[in-house]
Amino acid sequence: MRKVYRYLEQINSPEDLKKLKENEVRLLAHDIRKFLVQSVSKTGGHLASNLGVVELTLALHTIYDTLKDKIIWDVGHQAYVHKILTGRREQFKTLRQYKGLSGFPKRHESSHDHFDTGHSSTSISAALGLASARDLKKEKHEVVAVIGDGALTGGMAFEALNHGGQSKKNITVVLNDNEMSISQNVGGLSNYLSKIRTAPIYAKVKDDLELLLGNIPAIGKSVKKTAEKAKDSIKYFFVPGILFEELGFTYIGPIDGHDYNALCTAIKNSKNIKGPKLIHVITKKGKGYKLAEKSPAEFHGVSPFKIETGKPISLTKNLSFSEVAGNTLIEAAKTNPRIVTITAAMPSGTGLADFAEQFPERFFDVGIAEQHAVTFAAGMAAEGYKPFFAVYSTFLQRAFDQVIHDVCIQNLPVTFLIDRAGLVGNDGETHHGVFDISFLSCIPNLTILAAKDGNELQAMIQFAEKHEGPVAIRYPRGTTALDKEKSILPIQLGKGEVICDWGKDALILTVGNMNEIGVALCQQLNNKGIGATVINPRFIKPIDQHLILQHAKSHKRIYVLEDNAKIGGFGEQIRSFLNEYEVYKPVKLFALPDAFIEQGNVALLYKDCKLNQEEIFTEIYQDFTKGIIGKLAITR
Ligand SMILES: Cc1ncc(C[n+]2csc(CCOP(=O)(O)OP(=O)(O)O)c2C)c(N)n1
Ligand SMILES: CC(=O)[C@@H](O)[C@H](O)COP(=O)(O)O
Ligand SMILES: [Mg+2]
Repeated sequence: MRKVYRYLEQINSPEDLKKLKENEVRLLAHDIRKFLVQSVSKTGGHLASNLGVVELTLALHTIYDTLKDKIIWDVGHQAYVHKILTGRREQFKTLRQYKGLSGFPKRHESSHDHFDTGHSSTSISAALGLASARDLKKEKHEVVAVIGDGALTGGMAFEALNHGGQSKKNITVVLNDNEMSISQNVGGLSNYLSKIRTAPIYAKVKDDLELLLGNIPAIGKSVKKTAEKAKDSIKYFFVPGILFEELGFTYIGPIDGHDYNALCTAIKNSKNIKGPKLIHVITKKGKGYKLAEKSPAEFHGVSPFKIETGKPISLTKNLSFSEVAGNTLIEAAKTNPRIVTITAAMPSGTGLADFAEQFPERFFDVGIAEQHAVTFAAGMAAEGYKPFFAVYSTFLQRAFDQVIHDVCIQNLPVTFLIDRAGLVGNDGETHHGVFDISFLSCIPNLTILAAKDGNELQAMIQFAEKHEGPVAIRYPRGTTALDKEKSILPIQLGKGEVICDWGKDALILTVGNMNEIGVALCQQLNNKGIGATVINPRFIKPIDQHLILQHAKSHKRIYVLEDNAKIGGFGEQIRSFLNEYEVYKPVKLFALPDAFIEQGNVALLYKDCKLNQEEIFTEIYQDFTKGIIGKLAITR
């Protein structure tokens, strides 16, 4: 049988790579790209970033022994090639699926993975930690952080560079510069890198200078000092990477990231340099797949697609919650000049891309810098603006202190549009948005809402526009019905709504999009003779005390459904609230367990967590029938 991937099929471990000749490595790179496109087109995943790092990963694996040497992949979305080379190619059929191969490095998955990632800008800090431990243990191995130009815009990366340069630890930072974050990269550092890229001649000037100084043989001490000084001043004008040099890193580059030989040479040479060094590598995101090269942002993270057209296999007509948020803000901004929007490097994901086009001066992409984004928003709010910071729930975790210290203590009218709340699916434990209710509910002054659908999200954004203090609105990943004909009454502070009122047995409180399950349960229970009322509380904080108290008193049992961790979630707040008011009714919480939830299809994950309609129905039904069944058993 003809081999589909002639060279790739010879690679079962990085050792096999080392046996290949130079031209065979080039053919292997071609095979890998073909495999990536074929495989990710079926499973979905992060495509463009991986296509860009094929030669770089091959070179890293040629020079380092990753069972011993430790490579940390920043974000980790670009580690597919590393996984392919380290014996995981066969598992790509299961990429990002339930119980399948993770889309990020995982220590439990392979001894070639040395640090778990998923959130951006952690790699240099982790590398420094690993290197410091190595030195204390007197071990000998290399520690390497591979970080993208986007990830380098994150505060943690700067903090680590600051520490790393001074620590003089032997670490290598490989800066993979493709001029892209998910979208076009932004910021001063990005401009600086672009200057280096466009002036490669500088590299030669630096080499020549050093050669010249090295070659002056019997140079007197003072002459040498003066020459060194001159070199230093000239360096400011000519030497690329002076910023990194001044921070204490030896700068190597820029290197063509698709030239395997040049990469191997640079990495090999860097091993002979003591202390922290940074290898600046220039790559093309999406390399080798024309459509991805042309639109790298579209192919950053993809669902299954047709290779010929690049179009997703399943198309939906519905808008995503993110799009509803973005469109609502566009409408609001037309009449309210105080509205500004902010993203931390996620203009498309958060639905702000169109806003950015229509109001470029009132849109701010601050880079992967969630902490900065929050305080930046606070600054604008202090000057009378109405900032909306759209951010994934999981990434807002980064900015907990800024939400408290810079926004809420000053009661500033910043709105957090918390996208991707609840389980997100294939990205797994690093990306599920299941802690926001817990970590935000304890913050004074913050009003928190959860939207059940697109119409409600619209109304909530309109509420936030008028509200005087800080607001957080959470909504899930995915699409939503948006009924243009339906207009809901303006949302009132702290007021929930009764969705269906079919009896006084079960009171079901549903957070956000759990409402859909609540309504279905109401019907299902009714069919079995159990009368239920469903309340959409709308506000996680302040809770609608009157509505909830009144219904809790009149119902036999209370149930809370939420796609947040049980600990610190809405259900626990309801329990303690009812307790305070001496309503001693059974309150059962259907929420996420005290565990990190793995990756997989969202429906499957909710089922696993017993947070799907079937499981919840069975439990509620049993609550109401176990007494009866018990009695029947006794009578018999
Ligand atoms: C804290 C945090 N914010 C946002 C993201 C979402 N995110 C994932 S990859 C990425 C862009 C990374 O760009 P870069 O590091 O240059 O890698 P490239 O994809 O270009 O290879 C972003 C914004 C994240 N993973 N972590
Ligand atoms: C790696 C990363 O953090 C992002 O690329 C993330 O996977 C995007 O998720 P969405 O697909 O939900 O936008
Ligand atoms: Mg990049």
